Amino acid sequence: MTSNTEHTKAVQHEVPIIDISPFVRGDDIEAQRRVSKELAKKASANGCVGISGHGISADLLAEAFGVTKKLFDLPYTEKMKAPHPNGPTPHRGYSGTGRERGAAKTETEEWNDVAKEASTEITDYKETYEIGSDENKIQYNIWLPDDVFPGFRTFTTKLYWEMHKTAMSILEALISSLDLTEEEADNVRKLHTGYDSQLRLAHYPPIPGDRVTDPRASRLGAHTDWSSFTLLFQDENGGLQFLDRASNEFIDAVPKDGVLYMNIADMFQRISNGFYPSALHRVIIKNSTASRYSIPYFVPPSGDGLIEPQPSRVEKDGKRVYEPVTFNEYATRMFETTGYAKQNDK
Ligand SMILES: O=C(O)CCC(=O)C(=O)O
Ligand SMILES: [Fe+2]
Repeated sequence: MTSNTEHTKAVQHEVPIIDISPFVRGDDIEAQRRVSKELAKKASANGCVGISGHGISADLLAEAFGVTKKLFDLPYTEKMKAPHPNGPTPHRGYSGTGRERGAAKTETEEWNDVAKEASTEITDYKETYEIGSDENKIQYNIWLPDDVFPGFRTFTTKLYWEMHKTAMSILEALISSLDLTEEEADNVRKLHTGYDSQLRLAHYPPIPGDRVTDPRASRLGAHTDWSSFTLLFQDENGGLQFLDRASNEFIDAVPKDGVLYMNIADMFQRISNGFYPSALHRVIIKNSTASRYSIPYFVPPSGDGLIEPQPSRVEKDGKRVYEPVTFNEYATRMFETTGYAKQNDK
């Protein structure tokens, strides 16, 4: 297998869907092998795949979207009782619309002119609430006082750890798909303990009339995620799109019952020596009068762990595509690029 930068890939017109249940159940080794082969084939094209059989129940998901809506329905002054700080750390708590510009990072990358054009001057329009594990003392949680939203902390903590379980099943499938040695597989597992992940509740409000006609208006500009990989649930409004690298066109991640979308992010691109590309994605406006909600779960490696192409992959590819880096170094660089504006809007 050659590195990602060298293979020619067939055009994908839609995001492929894979049933991951053999890894969630952890029983049938033959079925797991089949799934990991399918994953290698389908997700190596664009770094994205829809996943069914992920183990998150429909009831839990319905409650998660109910809680998300209730959170963002609170008055701004109440949400601001858990404000995200005016700096990158901890990346936790509530951020009002207009604070983050994911696409700012894309504009600095040279590799893809179409993506660059798609992201230039795009302004995001969303509000978010970030949640981590209470064990993480650097990225410590910023909770709303319990009387502002009784039960919010308990529920979102449960959701965080349920999504972690799914994330670990997906990590096993990714590890298996790369054919790593046992030692490499263990190293990659140890980088993902669960304490560093980030659950995001996101609300994309209806777009005000004067913005709808602005060609630069978007819900979220094109970007890649920084972590290892991301799981994402979205509501029925849709709008999430991934770049198909063969055609240079964005394809819809169509909302489907029982399907989450998984995308490879910058760290796993490096770990896999580019076999899995970090997926370029964005959220376009499908229905400007509707609120859109989504729930991404970012799975970064531990901040000081060494992120490097795994030696067996380098050997197969005949060259090492990426230099070693720690996630902390990388994230610092990224925050310098995207900036983090002060809270000043509603
Ligand atoms: O809301 C979505 O569908 C995408 C969110 C996303 O890409 C992000 O938060 O990084
Ligand atoms: Fe993203």
